[in-house]
Amino acid sequence: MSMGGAIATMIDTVTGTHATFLSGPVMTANLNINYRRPIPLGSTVLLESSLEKKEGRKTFITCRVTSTDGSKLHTETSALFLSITASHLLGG
Ligand SMILES: CCCCC/C=C\C/C=C\C/C=C\C/C=C\CCCC(=O)SCCNC(=O)CCNC(=O)[C@H](O)C(C)(C)COP(=O)(O)OP(=O)(O)OC[C@H]1O[C@@H](n2cnc3c(N)ncnc32)[C@H](O)[C@@H]1OP(=O)(O)O
Repeated sequence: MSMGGAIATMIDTVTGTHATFLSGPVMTANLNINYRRPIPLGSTVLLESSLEKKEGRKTFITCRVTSTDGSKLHTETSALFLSITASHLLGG
């Protein structure tokens, strides 16, 4: 089985890239993952990231991890990204 943290990294990377594409520089403020079915080691999965809404500096993204044919739902996620200035990203 794949570790929950490894799955979270995959989701954070995909949704973070999506949010960056939509909103520019962002940081993950909240990542809420429901693990529904285990992911067998070595399997290939599909990550589908969707914009839920944008409100000011907030970008809300949802993400589903499924089997490649979409028949088995592994995880459901809602994530919040906050737009930041470049200096915040560098610790300023
Ligand atoms: C780290 C460098 C990464 C570089 C990556 C480079 C390449 C990687 C390649 C591919 C990946 C591509 C893209 C990846 C893109 C993004 C990934 C993100 C980087 C991270 O993964 S980084 C690690 C985890 N991340 C943190 O380490 C964040 C720690 N944190 C903070 O730095 C602050 O917390 C911050 C900036 C998040 C907000 O701080 P802030 O001062 O700017 O804003 P403030 O607190 O005033 O909140 C304003 C409004 O948001 C609401 N709000 C805030 N937080 C909320 C929460 N958690 N839940 C619900 N609402 C929340 C407030 O309630 C208020 O709402 P309202 O305005 O309505 O009152």
